[in-house]
Amino acid sequence: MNVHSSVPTDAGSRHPVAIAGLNHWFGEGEARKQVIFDVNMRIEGGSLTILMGPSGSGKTTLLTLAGCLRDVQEGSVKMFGQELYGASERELVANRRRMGFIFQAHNLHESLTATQNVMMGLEVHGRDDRGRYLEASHHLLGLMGLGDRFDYLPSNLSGGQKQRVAVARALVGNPDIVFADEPTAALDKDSGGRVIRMLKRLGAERGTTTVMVTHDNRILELADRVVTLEDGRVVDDSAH
Ligand SMILES: Nc1ncnc2c1ncn2[C@@H]1O[C@H](COP(=O)(O)OP(=O)(O)OP(=O)(O)O)[C@@H](O)[C@H]1O
Repeated sequence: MNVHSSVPTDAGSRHPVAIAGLNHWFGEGEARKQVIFDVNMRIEGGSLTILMGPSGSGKTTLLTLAGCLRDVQEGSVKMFGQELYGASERELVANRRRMGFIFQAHNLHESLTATQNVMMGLEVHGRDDRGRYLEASHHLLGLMGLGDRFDYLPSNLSGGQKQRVAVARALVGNPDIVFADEPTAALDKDSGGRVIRMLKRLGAERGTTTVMVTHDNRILELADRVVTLEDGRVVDDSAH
């Protein structure tokens, strides 16, 4: 069953992400396997939501479906009130501009400096304002404790520093929503705390919404909501 037409329109601002009746499969034929089962979830604007669960429970799959990085096969995912299934490329691009992504594999360009990597986070906005981009990139790197590393190449940065550059890149475009997959895995306690405090601050000051996959127990107490998945199903959903 598909539920696209039966889900009431969401204004999009109160719930930047609204998921209903979501199912997902991987593989073809005999190997076809369902990995997400009837997930329903509305994410409050400005909140920090954590997706938890054992390895293979479907956290990353759910995050990438919610973040428009994977095609919806069955069910409804609305981003800012816009149904992703059947959305035009133009609509998807407009939505992506409102999102920031932080992944465990930080995917920095090795030939670009820290500052240039962060500026890449602004290029998608398509405006040509290098001066402002540079200023914004330096500001974010400073907030991430990298004020003395602007011109370093990734090969001269530690794993934790690279991860913080990736966080700065995700946030520099002032996204409305941030999707993060294990953003603190490579970070020590101080750096991890800095990243989470930054996301919380953006939530409070700008209404930025964060959806994060993590195994990091230190973050749980900072979350507004913790959703636990097991075998592709939501087994616990608790507000903090
Ligand atoms: N591209 C893919 N092709 C086939 N199966 C996949 C693919 N990606 C994920 N899976 C399977 O889907 C299920 C859910 O995977 P997913 O990566 O979403 O889990 P996870 O909870 O994020 O795990 P982890 O904590 O280990 O990252 C697993 O059984 C996994 O093997």
